[in-house]
Amino acid sequence: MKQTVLIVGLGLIGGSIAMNIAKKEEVFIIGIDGDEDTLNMALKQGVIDQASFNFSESAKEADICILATPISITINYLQQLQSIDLDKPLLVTDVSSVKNQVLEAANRLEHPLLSFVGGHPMAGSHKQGYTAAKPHLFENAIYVLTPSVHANQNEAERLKDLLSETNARFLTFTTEEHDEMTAVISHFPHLIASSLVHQAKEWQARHPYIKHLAAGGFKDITRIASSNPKLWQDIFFQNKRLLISMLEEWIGEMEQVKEFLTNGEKERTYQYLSDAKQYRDGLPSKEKGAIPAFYDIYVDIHDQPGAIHDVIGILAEVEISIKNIQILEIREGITGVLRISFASSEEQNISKEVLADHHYEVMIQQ
Ligand SMILES: NC(=O)c1ccc[n+]([C@@H]2O[C@H](COP(=O)([O-])OP(=O)(O)OC[C@H]3O[C@@H](n4cnc5c(N)ncnc54)[C@H](O)[C@@H]3O)[C@@H](O)[C@H]2O)c1
Ligand SMILES: O=C(O)C(=O)C[C@]1(C(=O)O)C=C[C@@H](O)C=C1
Repeated sequence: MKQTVLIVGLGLIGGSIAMNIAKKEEVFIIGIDGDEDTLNMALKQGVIDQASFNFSESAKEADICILATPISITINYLQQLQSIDLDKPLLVTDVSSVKNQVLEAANRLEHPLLSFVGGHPMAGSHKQGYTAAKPHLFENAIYVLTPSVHANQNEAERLKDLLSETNARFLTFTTEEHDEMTAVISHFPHLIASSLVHQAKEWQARHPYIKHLAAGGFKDITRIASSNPKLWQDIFFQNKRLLISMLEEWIGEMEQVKEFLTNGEKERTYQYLSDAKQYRDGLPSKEKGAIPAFYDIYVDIHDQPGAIHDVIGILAEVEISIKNIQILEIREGITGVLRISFASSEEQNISKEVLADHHYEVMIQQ
């Protein structure tokens, strides 16, 4: 039976989800977005079947509703649902990065026809909007579900089925578990990334060349500081309590590191770095959203004209599509490294083989 799915917010996440749901034949997608250009693009590309400007009316038509707006706006839509005069069951989900206030709002819903299962795909980007959306965004990523009091296993299964084309892997957690874990591996790191950028900016006045020296390390660790500040302001305040307590913990830890250096404690400094390396090296690398975000290969190249062109040409010959390419380090006369990202492990493996056949040294980092 054909299901009607309402997607509110067709930006990076909502747009990417819509592109996957649109692959299913038995689904009719209604899209709502505050930005008219976004709606027009999604409609023109056939990602949605109908554009709507009326949430209440569309919610009444829908069987499933996905709220993919900034968190405070998602809460607002949830509150509106209470007063809609539904005449058939509506399963609602969201994609918010922080769950506590969303679930509080969802648990307060008392409409007998409404059920809510929270959702959070653990993959994304520093980019925003529909133009950044892509269907493979969630491939192999963890997709967290946080059921409300108004949901049963059956509803979670319906949601997984609807999102099956994303190729994400679903895990269920309580709101508290979710918010604590994401504070540690997403929200707090974001805060630190922004602080590192501020520090570089402060030093810029003294060293005008600092910008040009920023190489792989600084760029890797601060990429997320380029994200949409409005979205992250929302995330920080939604998870404020945990962020404050983590900041206190971190300041304490930095005080300790400062003492190691002040007191010349080389062994403890080594141990600190070595423990971090061991844990970091043990992170699962095949999960997207974890690290790396794509399927990467590292190719040694020499600083000679046409080197990058040659590598790209070899991959083009076997019709491999490159998702991202980055020069990690290349200095005059010295070997540099090209990081090339693919959307699937199959493309990653083929690329490694085909470049090795052309005598390139290729590595897949575990
Ligand atoms: N960016 C990430 O990496 C990421 C990852 C996972 C989850 N999330 C969550 O996804 C949600 C959306 O984030 P995003 O990155 O897709 O942002 P985005 O800015 O790319 O998209 C948000 C969309 O919502 C639309 N919108 C804003 N206000 C609206 C309103 N009142 N009514 C209808 N549409 C409205 C915008 O026009 C935009 O198209 C957030 O709750 C965020 O926490 C983000
Ligand atoms: O890859 C990125 O740019 C992201 O910031 C994605 C990221 C994260 O890993 O922290 C950001 C927010 C989300 O809620 C989930 C994923």
